[in-house]
Amino acid sequence: MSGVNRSYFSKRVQSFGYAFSGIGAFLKSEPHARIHALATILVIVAGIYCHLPVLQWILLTIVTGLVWITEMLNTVVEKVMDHVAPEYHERVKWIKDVAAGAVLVAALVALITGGLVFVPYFL
Ligand SMILES: Nc1ncnc2c1ncn2[C@@H]1O[C@H](COP(=O)(O)OP(=O)(O)OP(=O)(O)O)[C@@H](O)[C@H]1O
Repeated sequence: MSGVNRSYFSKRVQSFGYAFSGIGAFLKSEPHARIHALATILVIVAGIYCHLPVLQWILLTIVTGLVWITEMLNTVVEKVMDHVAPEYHERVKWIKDVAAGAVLVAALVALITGGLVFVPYFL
């Protein structure tokens, strides 16, 4: 393997390291993240208990991922805005409210999907 390729792969590995440490930082600093982690564990336990078919696991994986991604990006938006514009501003309010709205949409989608998947098993 050439030196160029080696440095390319070592940079990719390093980027994965930064990404994993970002997930760790999110879990460590944000109480919301720990609630999501708990909810995710509960969904996995319930899925195993109900012997869900693969398609339902896929649906739950997608909606759970959607909630994690929107929550992480919403947190990033909040941190960026607090850093660049810590004072009260109507435009900051709009940005933060819309970012929070994205999390709400994802949470509702997850709730509806989770209900449609699990309710028949528990009826
Ligand atoms: N600088 C600001 N200017 C205008 N409105 C703000 C500002 N900071 C916060 N807000 C308002 O307060 C709401 C909550 O913002 P905040 O950054 O505290 O998020 P949060 O959801 O409480 O986050 P966390 O609980 O993670 O701290 C925003 O959605 C927005 O309506």
